[in-house]
Amino acid sequence: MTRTSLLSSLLRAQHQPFLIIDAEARIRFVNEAVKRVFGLTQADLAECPCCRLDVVAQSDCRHQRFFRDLEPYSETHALIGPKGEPLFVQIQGFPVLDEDGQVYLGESLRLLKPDTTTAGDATIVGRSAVTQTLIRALAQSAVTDVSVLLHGETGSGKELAAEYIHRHSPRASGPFVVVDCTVLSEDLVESELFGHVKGAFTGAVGHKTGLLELADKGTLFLDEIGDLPLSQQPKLLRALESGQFRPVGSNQTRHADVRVVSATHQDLRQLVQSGTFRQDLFYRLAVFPIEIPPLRARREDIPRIVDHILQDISSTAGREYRVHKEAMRKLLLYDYPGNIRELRNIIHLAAAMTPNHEITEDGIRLPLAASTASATPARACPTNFGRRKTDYEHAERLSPIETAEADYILDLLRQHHGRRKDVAERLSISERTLYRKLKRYGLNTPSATLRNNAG
Ligand SMILES: Nc1ncnc2c1ncn2[C@@H]1O[C@H](COP(=O)(O)OP(=O)(O)OP(=O)(O)O)[C@@H](O)[C@H]1O
Repeated sequence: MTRTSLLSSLLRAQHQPFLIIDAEARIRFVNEAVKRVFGLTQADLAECPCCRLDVVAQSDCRHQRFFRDLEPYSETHALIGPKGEPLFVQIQGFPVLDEDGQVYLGESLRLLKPDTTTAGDATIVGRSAVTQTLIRALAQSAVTDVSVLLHGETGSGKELAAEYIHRHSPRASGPFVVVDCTVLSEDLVESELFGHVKGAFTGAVGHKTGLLELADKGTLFLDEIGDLPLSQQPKLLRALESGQFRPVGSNQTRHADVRVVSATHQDLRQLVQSGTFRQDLFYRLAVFPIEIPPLRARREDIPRIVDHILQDISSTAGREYRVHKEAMRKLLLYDYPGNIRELRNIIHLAAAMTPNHEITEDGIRLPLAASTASATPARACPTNFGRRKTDYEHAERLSPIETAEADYILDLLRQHHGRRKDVAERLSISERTLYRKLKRYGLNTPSATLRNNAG
């Protein structure tokens, strides 16, 4: 029997995911179960550095340690699942010999709990590279217990991301408590966060447990943290630093063990500079900052998200909806200042209006101002159409869809630092076609791109 066939038969005998790693700490062979659980094949992993699957890079690599002392081990680790989510696994490592007596490391991986990617409502739809990077960052943050600060435009999925972190964290069985800081006036902050005792102030007719205490052993999600009144920020900071607080009107100190995830659409650093947000609180909250990209930066995800939304609608309505090709094209070209929430609203409206089961181009109603300049989108108005970036050459001759396409191309040019080949690839068109479009939209000179960038 050759060395490969001996190791292969060992792999085949394993029902759990099983890897064979060589003394250079590179993955040499994997069995079928690795594909089932991690979505990766032998070809994906061949010669990969051993810790490729680990969520958090190990400072002391268990594989290298094994080849130093050849001691079998049994450890729990978080590895990255097929959608970038963390999977908690029990790993057993032990020596495996081939025909020539060469030592390899055999690793058997046992899942500790089922794949929870879609646990609760925290399903992040999308497979674009941008979304994969986002999911990976969320998964990495989930397995640590540090404070996460999510930054992104309105409707881009900050709350969903916070819930995703919670559901994939070791605190998943604890509560996920959402605090909307936009509705916390100065008077309310303390009693909402820390609670109050009966008679603490006029109207305090009974005892009230604060949100911090309700989130004990779970996650406290502070939404729109930039809106927390400055005067109340030191109190929150103190409570987060010490885990201790006092309900209003009480002289008893209480304790809560919470993990904090906060979110904002504002630039908190700028708020710190302008003196409306405390620097110490900022550093306490932003240990693990994560940017949630706007939908227009991950347009490839739109068809899948539309599908997901339609599945929801179809199961409630009890009838199947379809989106016509031209309608999808229209959806792909729009800019979505209100992001995924806005896309959701557009699809819901289209489904409600369609006389049959097919959503047509006409059924996709975009805001009237879709091709004109307006203000930056406001949080409270997710369906308003935001600022157009561009005043294209011959703009008066362009239809709204062409303007949207020009916007999209301009975005891609920015993302790819002006590399037309890459942009053409992203659009699945030839460079020649791209060149024609650039010419038509007046984007074919560096100065035009610069002018539009400034817009
Ligand atoms: N990747 C995604 N896949 C599927 N649905 C999504 C995705 N991202 C967001 N959504 C949905 O879009 C809607 C808006 O998301 P969410 O409330 O998380 O945004 P937000 O950034 O917290 O908004 P706001 O800034 O207004 O608080 C929700 O219905 C959410 O479930």
